[in-house]
Amino acid sequence: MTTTPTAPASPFVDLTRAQWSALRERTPLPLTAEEVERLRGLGDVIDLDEVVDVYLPLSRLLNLYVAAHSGLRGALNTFLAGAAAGAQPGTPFVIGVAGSVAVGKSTTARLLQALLARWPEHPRVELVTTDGFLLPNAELQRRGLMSRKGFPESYDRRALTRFVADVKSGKAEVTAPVYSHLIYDIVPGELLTVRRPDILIVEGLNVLQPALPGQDGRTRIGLADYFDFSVYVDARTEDIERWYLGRFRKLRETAFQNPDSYFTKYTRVAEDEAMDYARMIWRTVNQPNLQENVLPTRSRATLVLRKSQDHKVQRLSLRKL
Ligand SMILES: Nc1ncnc2c1ncn2[C@@H]1O[C@H](COP(=O)(O)OP(=O)(O)O)[C@@H](O)[C@H]1O
Ligand SMILES: CC(C)(COP(=O)(O)O)[C@@H](O)C(=O)NCCC(=O)O
Repeated sequence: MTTTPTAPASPFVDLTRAQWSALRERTPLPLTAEEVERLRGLGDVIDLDEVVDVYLPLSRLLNLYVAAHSGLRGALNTFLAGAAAGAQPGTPFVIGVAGSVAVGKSTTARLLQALLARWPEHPRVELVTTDGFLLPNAELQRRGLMSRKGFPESYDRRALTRFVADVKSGKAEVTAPVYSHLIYDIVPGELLTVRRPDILIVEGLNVLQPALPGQDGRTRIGLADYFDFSVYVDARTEDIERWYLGRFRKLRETAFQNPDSYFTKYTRVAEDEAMDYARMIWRTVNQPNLQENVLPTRSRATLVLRKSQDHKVQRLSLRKL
């Protein structure tokens, strides 16, 4: 007797783009093609079809999760009703967005922010990128970490975790430092203030990293422990490298032309030389960081969006509950 091989058990439900897009139901499209264009990152390919097929079902799923989360809060408050502390007010629903440099995380995060803010139940959606918690260049230089920018040790991880913990605790006002790609450094004196949003999106390379053990060897609370949902934006490493190089070439024609740009020197050398530099940065910094630190966190996400070579999401894996 022959037996049909069964797929190995997995904590995820795997869906094709077509299966996923059918789950949109009646979620309306609240963005115009022009608005989508404005949210699109340099080099990313995203259009209304992508928003309708991929992001509207995700917006619907997240709306259901946020509602379920307030239901749970009701359960907690029923339980706490007799306690001295009494019922607790709600705290923001926190979403992490992870993935490699140049995979298009920021477009995903900005689209989610715009779509989620159109739901009347949660209009206040704030977005914070973790680059604000990179150590300033002077400190990276002091620690010999200038060529490790984006690796976990290049961040002030304690301040980043504190920031999300404060937001999640319901603190009225929480501030974060700001990073500029133009000067390639933290902007001195600039702060971003988050005031009790309904939803906080935290986007960055390492947001799903588990916490390092403390000096006493004990496990600490990590950033991801505060997430109510997380998305990992995934693609083949060869595709991401091509997107990184393509974006560098475009930035050389645009942002790098600004004389204040850290990379302006690459507009004054031949394109081949500039691209050799970009390839070197990819091979020695961003690719090793992807392999060693970012990719190993993929299976910690609630949802994995798998892009094909044209940047379109073709497969999705959603964590079972
Ligand atoms: N050197 C740079 N100068 C200006 N903008 C940049 C530079 N590098 C990256 N960016 C922009 O910063 C944003 C974040 O990029 P990145 O961290 O690679 O994440 P992702 O591509 O996954 O969104 C993107 O919108 C990208 O276009
Ligand atoms: C600023 C970044 C580390 C990304 O930071 P994130 O917001 O993911 O924390 C990255 O975009 C970067 O600039 N990496 C350094 C190597 C490079 O120039 O590509």
